[in-house]
This record gives sequence, structure tokens and C-alpha cells, in this order.
Amino acid sequence: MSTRYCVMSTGAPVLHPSVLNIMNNDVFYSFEDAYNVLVECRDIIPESKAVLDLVDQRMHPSESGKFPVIVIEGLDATGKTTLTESLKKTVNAALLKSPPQSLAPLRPRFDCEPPLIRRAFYALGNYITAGQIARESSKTPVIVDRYWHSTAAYAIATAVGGGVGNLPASGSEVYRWPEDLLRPSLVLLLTVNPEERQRRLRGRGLDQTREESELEVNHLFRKKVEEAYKRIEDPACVIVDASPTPDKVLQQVLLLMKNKCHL
Ligand SMILES: Nc1ncnc2c1ncn2[C@@H]1O[C@H](COP(=O)(O)OP(=O)(O)O)[C@@H](O)[C@H]1O
Ligand SMILES: Nc1ccn([C@@H]2O[C@H](COP(=O)(O)OP(=O)(O)O)[C@@H](O)[C@H]2O)c(=O)n1
Repeated sequence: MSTRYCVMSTGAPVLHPSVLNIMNNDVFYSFEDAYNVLVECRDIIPESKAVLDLVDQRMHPSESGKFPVIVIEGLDATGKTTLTESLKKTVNAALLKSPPQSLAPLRPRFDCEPPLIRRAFYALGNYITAGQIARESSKTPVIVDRYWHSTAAYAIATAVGGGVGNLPASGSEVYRWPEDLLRPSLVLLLTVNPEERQRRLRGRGLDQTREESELEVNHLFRKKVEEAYKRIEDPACVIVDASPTPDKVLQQVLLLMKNKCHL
């Protein structure tokens, strides 16, 4: 007796297969989950110990002080550094960044590691920055150059194969903010068109991270990062057209801060 098989088509799966492993492999939703990854790495990556020591020294408050906390996000060369420096002077704010300065010497080491370890490193950087935000925001307004939106958006865009259509839909759990991570008062996403961004990158002529150079050859990837930024919720980002002159962008942002944070 021979057995006969037939092939039938089925509907497309709700999620692209590459999406299934994002949570806790590419994006971490609690301090503990990221921390435990680096604990497991201590024997094979001695630098993990230095990161864990830095994190251990900090408190991880989930609430900021009485002054507003404004995060500036966007792809490389969208004007974050230019804007954050001007904001610092104009509103007399403290300027912080994620990953924080204390992790800068360790960053190249973790940038060559596989996603699980690399993303855990950046996740812990956000918690260190959160400690600094809590301290500074009890004294002055705080401006932060990149924070959790960057960590999650780059990780999601890298993990998801293909085009923007494969990203988890808006509202997916993947885009939720970690419960135990200090929430900023306002997140601004700087956007410029690809041609203008190229001009700025060329004008700057600085080294780019490997991931950022991939953005140049990979238009799809850049679109996925931007779309993932826009889908992150609570807090969602407010989109700012950063194509005008630096002064015009500054004025636009000051107005937003006045309306949304009474600054
Ligand atoms: N609004 C702007 N208009 C024109 N050029 C800008 C503007 N903002 C920044 N630039 C230039 O673009 C380049 C990238 O800006 P930068 O602030 O370093 O971006 P990021 O910190 O987002 O990587 C720099 O050479 C900077 O002088
Ligand atoms: N808060 C952050 C900041 C950066 N990153 C990672 O760092 C890369 C961008 O860093 P960068 O040094 O090019 O950023 P710029 O400050 O130069 O624009 C991205 O590829 C992200 O993967 C992160 O994961 N979380």
C-alpha cells in the first residue's frame, strides 16, 4: 500500500518567524533579565564584571525628580548632538546620554558580541543613565541623548528580517516600555530625509559604528529603525522635522517643551 500526501496552502502567520524570539533575546523588559545575561558571561567576557560593578553601585529609581526629563532620539546624523548641546545652554539643563560615559571604554568590546550579550549591555546602560537622570532632575531639567527607544528600535530592526512589513504590528508587546525603567517626560524623534542625512554624514566625516554604516547600504534597515521608533509606546515619541537650520530646530523644540512640559 502506498501512502499519498498532498500539499495545501495555509494563511500567512500573524507574526513573522523572526519576531518570535525578540523578547528577552534582543530587547529586555526588566533590569533583572539584562543583568542575568551579563552574570552568565562573567567567565567568558571578563569586562562583564566591570559593567556589573558599575550597575551595582547605582540605585535604580523608576521615578524622576521634579524637573522635566526630555529625551532626544533619531538615527545617526539627524542632529541630536547639535540640538542637545544647544538645549543644555538655552534651558540650563543637565545633559546626559545612554550609554553613559562610564561605559564608553567597554563599548567596543560588547559591540562585537552576539545580539543577546550586546543588547544586554545597552539595556544596562539605560539603567545607569536612569540613576543619573533621577539625581539630576531633582535639581535642573535634564536632556538625554538617546535612551530606551534607541536600544529597542535598533535591536528590533536588526532582529526582524526583510522589510518594514515584517515588523510586529503597532500595539505589539515588543514595543512596551520596561516597567522598572524611569520614564522621561517627553521623547522627541528627530527625522530628516535620507539625502539630507547623507549630506550631514559626509560633512561630519567621523567614524560610524558598524551598525550605522550598514544603515547606509541598507535603506530597508533604516526604515525599520525609524518605524520601530514610532511604534514604541508609553511614552511614544513626538516627531520633529529636523531638516531646517539648527536654530529653527531649536526654536521648534523649545516650543514643544513649553507646551508639553511647561518649560
Ligand atoms: N539642523 C541642521 N542643519 C544642517 N546641519 C546640521 C543640523 N544639525 C546638525 N547638523 C550637522 O549634521 C552633522 C550631524 O549632526 P550631529 O548633531 O552630530 O548628529 P547626531 O548627534 O544625531 O549624530 C554635523 O556635522 C552637524 O553640524
Ligand atoms: N541607548 C542606546 C544607544 C545606542 N545604542 C546602540 O548604539 C548604536 C548607535 O550608537 P552611535 O554611537 O552611532 O550613536 P550616536 O550617538 O553617534 O548617534 C546603535 O546601533 C544602537 O544599537 C543602543 O542600543 N542604545
